[in-house]
Amino acid sequence: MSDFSVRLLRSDEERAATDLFRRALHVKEMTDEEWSAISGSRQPSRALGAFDPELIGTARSFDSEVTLPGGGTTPLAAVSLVGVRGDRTRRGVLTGLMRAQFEDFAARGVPAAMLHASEGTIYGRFGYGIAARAKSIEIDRHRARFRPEVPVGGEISLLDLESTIEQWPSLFDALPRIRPGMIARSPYLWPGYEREVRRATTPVATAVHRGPDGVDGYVTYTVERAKFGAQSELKIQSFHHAGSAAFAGLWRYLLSVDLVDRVTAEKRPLDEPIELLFTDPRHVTVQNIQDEGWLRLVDVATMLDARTYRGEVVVIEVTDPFLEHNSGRYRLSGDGAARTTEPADLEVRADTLSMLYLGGWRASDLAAAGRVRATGEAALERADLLFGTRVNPWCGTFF
Ligand SMILES: CC(=O)SCCNC(=O)CCNC(=O)[C@H](O)C(C)(C)COP(=O)(O)OP(=O)(O)OC[C@H]1O[C@@H](n2cnc3c(N)ncnc32)[C@H](O)[C@@H]1OP(=O)(O)O
Repeated sequence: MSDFSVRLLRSDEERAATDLFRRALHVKEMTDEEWSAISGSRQPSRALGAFDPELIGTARSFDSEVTLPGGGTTPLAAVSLVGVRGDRTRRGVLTGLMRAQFEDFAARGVPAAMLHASEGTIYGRFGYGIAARAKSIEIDRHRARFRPEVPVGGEISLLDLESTIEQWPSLFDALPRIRPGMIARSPYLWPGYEREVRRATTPVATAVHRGPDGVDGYVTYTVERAKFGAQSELKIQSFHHAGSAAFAGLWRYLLSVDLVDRVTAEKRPLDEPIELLFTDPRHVTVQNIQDEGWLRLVDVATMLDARTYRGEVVVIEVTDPFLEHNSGRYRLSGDGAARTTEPADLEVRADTLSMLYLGGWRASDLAAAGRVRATGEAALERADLLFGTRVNPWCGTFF
């Protein structure tokens, strides 16, 4: 490990840190205008810098909260803008930043952290695991026909770009976060989203769905066509809803938009039944499945006790090389979770526990891949039921 120290950045150092992050991702530095456009996007006292004595690395977070299996919520640190200067990589700088971040989260009583990873090999060693995955889909709009039993949905009204920007926070906040892994949107996130939609080269529209009790869903999209006569694509930017009427009503609207050949959506929940809306499910193709939310249980005991479980008792032995105090045995049941000395049914590392935690993977599948060790099939069957959730986890917010 090279000689460097990690500390909180002063506000006058944050632009240099943002530029460092952007260069690390091969993105141009911000102009003065771009920097001032996102001045509201930085939560004070959440950006770390590594110095040797020059600034050589950075990592940031936002305060949020996450929905857990069972419907409860817990504070969460949403980690982003992680980067190390190109001439200082592979010397332990990220490791130092991760350690300092976890110490800060623990000191503030934040038991979990989440991030979206630029590469799949970086964060497992720090105890992050793929807790939520997502699919990107494409619909052949000319051939897709709704099945007759699909709900007709409620009323749709359209917002233009300015109204979208103005109403986005209240639209999102008013909807229930219906899946484990969904997070509250910090006010610091909206300026970045605004910047993104303002850069769109075609009109941005939001369709708002109203059911009997008021607004219960919205979808923001653009329609892009390379040139006159070329295929045009309706691209969904964000789609949130509170239930099946809004889900079906918004899809009905999207498929009714004129001058569109295909409809695409990225990072949708894995089990969202879009293809089941249509007479021929093959008119919806899954383009890819990707990791979405990477979760870290910073305080394993607190997090294990915060979610609900189904079925019989399972004792797990957790090994957490990066945050040693989490290592140990935990007894999980419908009554909650507590440390125990009973013999373990399963052995997992901290990153694999993160994968199990929101119900995104079955223990038996993780065991097949060698990531879970179990005393036998019966223990795995109990663990599958215990961690299982009614719907798949999904973060649904990019940060
Ligand atoms: C949430 C987000 O913001 S995601 C964005 C992350 N940032 C980027 O992708 C920008 C480009 N990359 C970078 O800035 C850096 O390479 C980082 C931040 C990914 C890694 O920083 P480093 O300081 O090099 O990491 P560090 O030296 O602490 O590495 C620790 C270990 O992880 C390994 N590692 C780190 N990054 C990678 C990687 N991208 N691929 C494979 N292994 C990696 C190292 O080899 C090292 O392994 P070891 O302990 O066995 O020796």
